[in-house]
Amino acid sequence: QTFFKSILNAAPPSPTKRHTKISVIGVGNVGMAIAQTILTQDLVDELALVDAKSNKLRGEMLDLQHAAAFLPRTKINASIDYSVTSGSDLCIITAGARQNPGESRLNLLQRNVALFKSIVPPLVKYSPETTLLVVSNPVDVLTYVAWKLSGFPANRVIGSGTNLDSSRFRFLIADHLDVNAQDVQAYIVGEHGDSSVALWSGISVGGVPVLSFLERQQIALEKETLEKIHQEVVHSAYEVISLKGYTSWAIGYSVANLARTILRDQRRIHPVSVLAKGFYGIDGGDVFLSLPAQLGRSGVLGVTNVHLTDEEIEQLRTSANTILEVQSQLGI
Ligand SMILES: NC(=O)c1ccc[n+]([C@@H]2O[C@H](COP(=O)([O-])OP(=O)(O)OC[C@H]3O[C@@H](n4cnc5c(N)ncnc54)[C@H](O)[C@@H]3O)[C@@H](O)[C@H]2O)c1
Ligand SMILES: O=C1N[C@](c2ccsc2)(c2cccc(Nc3ccc(F)cc3)n2)CC(O)=C1Sc1ccccc1Cl
Repeated sequence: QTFFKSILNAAPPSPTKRHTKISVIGVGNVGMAIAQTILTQDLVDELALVDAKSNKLRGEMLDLQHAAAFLPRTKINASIDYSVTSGSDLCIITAGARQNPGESRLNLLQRNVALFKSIVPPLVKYSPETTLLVVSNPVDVLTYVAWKLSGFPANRVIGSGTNLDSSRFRFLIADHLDVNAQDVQAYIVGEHGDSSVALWSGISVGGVPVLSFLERQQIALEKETLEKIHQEVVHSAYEVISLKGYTSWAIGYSVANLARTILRDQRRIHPVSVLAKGFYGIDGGDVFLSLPAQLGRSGVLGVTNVHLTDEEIEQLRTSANTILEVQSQLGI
């Protein structure tokens, strides 16, 4: 006798419900925070995990599976064999070597490029129609590396870029103004990390440009206050690292938010790392930088032509030239 009497002639599953699948490569602090958020938010039918450490991989898979009683039903697989990623709609790459004490960023980059040469080709082999979402650092250069190694059109290779920078920026502005961060629209663009560019003109609260909002609320928020908030975005990254040794929750939620927009074809605009050649006079070569981009099931649907001041454009071009110089030494 089966455990329960099956319903004879049960209707087949709805043909219109398309099976969705995400693969996460790298099950470290970042990869597992992303995986956990994807499960909690019921974003996919299937989640595949890949890492180089098989014991850690199996341990993380089992630990997630044991939460099944509290989560929407999602098939969770894990393997060091990339065939487990077959048919992925989205492949999120968080695999990366840790920066050794005193190691130069270029040396770290060269180690991560070597990793990508072993990661990207099998992902492409098993999911030729997937979109690649790169999180590993240095994220703008590694997104370029993933694009070159994949042979994909640029719309299907995205870097998380300044998505985390912008979410920290929104939190800090919201905290300063005592409003909900979901009602704060604010973009940081350009190079992820220390050299990012905050777009002051684009900051709005509930659709009201921040400057006029402040006049109505009689809150003084001069330019230097905004600059201090941008500096705090950078400082807070170092503070979190000094306090807990890594970052996970904010990057986990911000990348899962990108996955939701892509998988559900939301056509929302996010600050992410895209092929920026041709925008704002960036024409020295193929370089990925963050710009507000519309995302959907096919990846990047378009890049907004947001107004930038001459100073902001100059900062983008400087970042582009720095990145192009680093890329020229990679031999890719
Ligand atoms: N873009 C951003 O905003 C942002 C924010 C935070 C962290 N990061 C970056 O994300 C990356 C991961 O950070 P983390 O804290 O999770 O690091 P971590 O060391 O905890 O995890 C990295 C994982 O990658 C795995 N790995 C290494 N080589 C591999 C390979 N060849 N194939 C598959 N997996 C492999 C390791 O086994 C490890 O589990 C780092 O590069 C970090 O700088 C980026
Ligand atoms: O929140 C972080 N944590 C990291 C981190 C996570 C685990 S170990 C280090 C971080 C924190 C601080 C600095 C820093 N620098 C860095 C630059 C290039 C690399 F290739 C690797 C690391 N990285 C990785 C990272 O990119 C972030 S966001 C971040 C970093 C610096 C400035 C502004 C922001 Cl919004």
